[in-house]
Amino acid sequence: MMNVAIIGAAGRMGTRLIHAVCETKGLTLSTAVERDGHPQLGMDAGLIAGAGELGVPLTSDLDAAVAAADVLIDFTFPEVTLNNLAVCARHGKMLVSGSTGFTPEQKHQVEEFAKTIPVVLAPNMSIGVNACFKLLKEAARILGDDFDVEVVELHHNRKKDSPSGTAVRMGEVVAEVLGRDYNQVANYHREGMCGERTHAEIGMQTVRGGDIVGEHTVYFIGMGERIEISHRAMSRDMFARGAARACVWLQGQPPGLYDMQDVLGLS
Ligand SMILES: NC(=O)C1=CN([C@@H]2O[C@H](COP(=O)(O)OP(=O)(O)OC[C@H]3O[C@@H](n4cnc5c(N)ncnc54)[C@H](OP(=O)(O)O)[C@@H]3O)[C@@H](O)[C@H]2O)C=CC1
Ligand SMILES: O=C(O)C1=N[C@H](C(=O)O)C[C@H](O)C1
Repeated sequence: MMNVAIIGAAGRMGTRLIHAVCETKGLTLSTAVERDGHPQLGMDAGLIAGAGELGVPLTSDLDAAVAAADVLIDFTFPEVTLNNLAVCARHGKMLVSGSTGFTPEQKHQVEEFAKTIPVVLAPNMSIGVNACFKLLKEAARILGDDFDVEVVELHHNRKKDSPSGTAVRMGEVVAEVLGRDYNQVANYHREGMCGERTHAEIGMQTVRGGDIVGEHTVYFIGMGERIEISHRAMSRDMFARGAARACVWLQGQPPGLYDMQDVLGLS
């Protein structure tokens, strides 16, 4: 049995992760962590998540949580994830993170930690989105440079990063196949007399509102026709199940930085 600590356990993903860990054979919830001063500290994590009483009180003692766990699941924010990685590295524990919004420098720091412990970091843990990454590669390969590429993502009004980590990865996947540097060709902003679209650019558009879980569409737009590859998340449960699956997969893996493509055998 693997002991799992969930960080950000009272959050939108944290509560769904509690259900997923409890439902996954081979995993047991050892600790549920929130930040210092969180109003629900001390309350039972199972009751917070609507999963029934689990006898696991919400705590802010990260060090004790890591010491008691085999693996951490972290769906928080880059700064919090980097701190969690530092504590995991000190204790020699594994980490699964779905956090998004990392800067290039922060990604580099993640890579450094992953030289000493096994880490899964993926902007999207659903099987559907990971299948879409493969479909996008194939579409870009077939369509080549003749089609303009635009990525549009929609999320709830509480999301802090933009564009979503998934949208960025979709842009990166297509850019790589087309032999372009995503950081050079991503266009996040069109306003006023901004000029005609360049041939190489990949437009990155963001919509925020209400309770949209997460929707992504990549448009390949040609002369007289267009292809749209879309994914719509209808709940957060498949992200959470993906993270639980990643924990099981990590068992016995050597230190390294892994992705959901590795977990699902798609890499
Ligand atoms: N990879 C994937 O498949 C998916 C990734 N995500 C990503 O997961 C992340 C979280 O999203 P979401 O659940 O919607 O966000 P939430 O804000 O609902 O959850 C984050 C939780 O982390 C808590 N937190 C903040 N600081 C700390 C800390 N220092 N220690 C412990 N807990 C802390 C927050 O508490 P408080 O609110 O009090 O600050 C909150 O409860 C985002 O980066 C999002 O993009 C989301 C869905 C799927
Ligand atoms: O913040 C969210 O909610 C989500 N974030 C992830 C991302 O940024 O790609 C994945 C999912 O779409 C939900």
